[in-house]
Amino acid sequence: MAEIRAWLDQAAATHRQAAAVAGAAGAMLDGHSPTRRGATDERSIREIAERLRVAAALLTPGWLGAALDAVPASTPLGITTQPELVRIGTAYPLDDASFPVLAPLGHLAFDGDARDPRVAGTLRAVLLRLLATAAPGSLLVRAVDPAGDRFAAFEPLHDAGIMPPPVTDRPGLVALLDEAEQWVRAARSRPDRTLLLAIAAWPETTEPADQARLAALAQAGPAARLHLLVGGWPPPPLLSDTVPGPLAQATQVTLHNPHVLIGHPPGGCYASPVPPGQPASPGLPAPAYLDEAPANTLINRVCMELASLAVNHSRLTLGELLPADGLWAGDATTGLEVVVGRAGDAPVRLRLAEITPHWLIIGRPGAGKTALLLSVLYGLCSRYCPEQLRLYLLDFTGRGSFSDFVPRATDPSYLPHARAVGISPDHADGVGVLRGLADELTRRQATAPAGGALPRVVCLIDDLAPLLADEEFGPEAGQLLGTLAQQGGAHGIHLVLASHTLPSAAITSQCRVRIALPGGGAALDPANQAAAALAQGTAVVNTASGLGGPRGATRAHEQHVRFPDPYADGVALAGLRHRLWRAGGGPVSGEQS
Ligand SMILES: Nc1ncnc2c1ncn2[C@@H]1O[C@H](COP(=O)(O)OP(=O)(O)OP(=O)(O)O)[C@@H](O)[C@H]1O
Repeated sequence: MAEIRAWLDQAAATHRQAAAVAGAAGAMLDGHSPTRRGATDERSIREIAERLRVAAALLTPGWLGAALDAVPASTPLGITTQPELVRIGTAYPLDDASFPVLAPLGHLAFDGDARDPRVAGTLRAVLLRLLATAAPGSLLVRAVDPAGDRFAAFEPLHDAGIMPPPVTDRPGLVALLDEAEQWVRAARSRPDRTLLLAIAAWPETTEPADQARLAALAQAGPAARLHLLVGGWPPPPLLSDTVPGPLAQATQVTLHNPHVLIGHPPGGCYASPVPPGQPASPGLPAPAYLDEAPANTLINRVCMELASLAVNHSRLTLGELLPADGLWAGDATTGLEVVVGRAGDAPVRLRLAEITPHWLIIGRPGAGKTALLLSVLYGLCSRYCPEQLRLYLLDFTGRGSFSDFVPRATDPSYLPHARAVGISPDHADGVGVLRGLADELTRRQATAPAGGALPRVVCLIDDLAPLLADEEFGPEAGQLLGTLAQQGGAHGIHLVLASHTLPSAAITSQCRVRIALPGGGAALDPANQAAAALAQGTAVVNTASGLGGPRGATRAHEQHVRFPDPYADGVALAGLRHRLWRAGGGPVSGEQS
């Protein structure tokens, strides 16, 4: 009994260290009557197990410790940014006495991998607990799963920027180790976010060097808010010549049949000191059973809610990107500049100027190309007056992307900067506008010095692919756009091209600014995977023609940005349009907008 008393004291001490709320548990255990100390009867064990249950409920509230087969639907999501403990199973000091087993974060290592359903189940349970507890935007998950389907129920998180699809092979594992090392190096720059790396099993060709990197990450991890859940640690001898030691700062779970042994938690010990020469206790002196996998329907429901919370949390409004110094305060002499979104909280500005004369935006249908074009368009028109900026808006989507910019019976406003607004996807008209721009280029080349004080011309095209695919007009459009791309920048003529496929090199080679939306990885160099698994409303903005960079290096030319959905606030958008219209001379006097 003295041993059980000792490990209870140790458990309480570990909890006290690990959790800010441990005072409650400590007080309860301290309140255990001294006259009962040393009691060996089962009643006392039951009583202590009951006290541990109460302590666990305090230390792991809500999703962190609830029985997952019976969590009330009202249990709130996203309550904290940094949980210290998570429930992993249940210990049975007696057949009919039990208490929850909590593991500190830390890391968690299982000596078997996720081929053992108990490991797969607990990994899913712990992932769900931590995801459901984390405040929106505070937890990112990366997973390795050679089988490919063990985290399938978490799929709603893929597009929400929380958890991309798990990697299944060694190159994927290596990329995640790179990312985790980068995370540790940059830890100080984001003290409020945590990265969780879950390894269900080692991919087949994993090398000992990869495992050595993981061991180093385990050492550095918790201080940098990196936590590891590792199935298959220590790795099987076949994978490694020298068997790696225990994973630093991890609670080690050893699989027996049918129970498991919970190793001593990092920095703590469940047993009283043993006299020299006697074997040290291997861990919690009670058989434990790991938590079973939560139902897929539960995981799915929670993940869908988390995805929508994340999208709402990171939602930007167009107003947040517009210039604060009033309408038309910009000077376009050396180029145009516009805020396209935010990276973290920092505004991301892009230029249409000599070094970055044209932009290319690629994204799958529905990725947000029109939304991004509209916020660029409103940004430009708010910053520069019509004397400095002329716009040509061409729309081949068939959905009237720019139809708000021409006067209608219900709304007579128009955009004072616009020289042409294509409202039907007429390819002949589109080519006509491009011919006009090519003529303008020729005139500028003949009469104006490069860069001069002529108004900047910006041609926005949404979506370029149908025009280029047109048998009759595509070739000429391609040739005109190629000329404008090659020569226009030096004469103040700029292209902002959105497409769902990559246009020809003649057009794209001059587009140094590449913006990849979801499904738009083609905007980047084939070796640059930065755009994999982008969430709606986010983009990778690259100002070096899509090139990546050395692995792990900070890429100053590439940023992950959030951009607004202008459709989300039609009233504000109409207000801004009318402001621009009024500033540009309309409505005619006496008319109200
Ligand atoms: N920043 C954003 N955040 C959240 N939702 C967005 C964002 N931008 C666009 N959306 C939504 O995504 C949907 C598609 O947007 P949009 O029409 O701009 O895509 P698209 O790429 O132009 O599509 P298509 O190729 O079909 O023309 C819209 O319902 C829009 O409201």
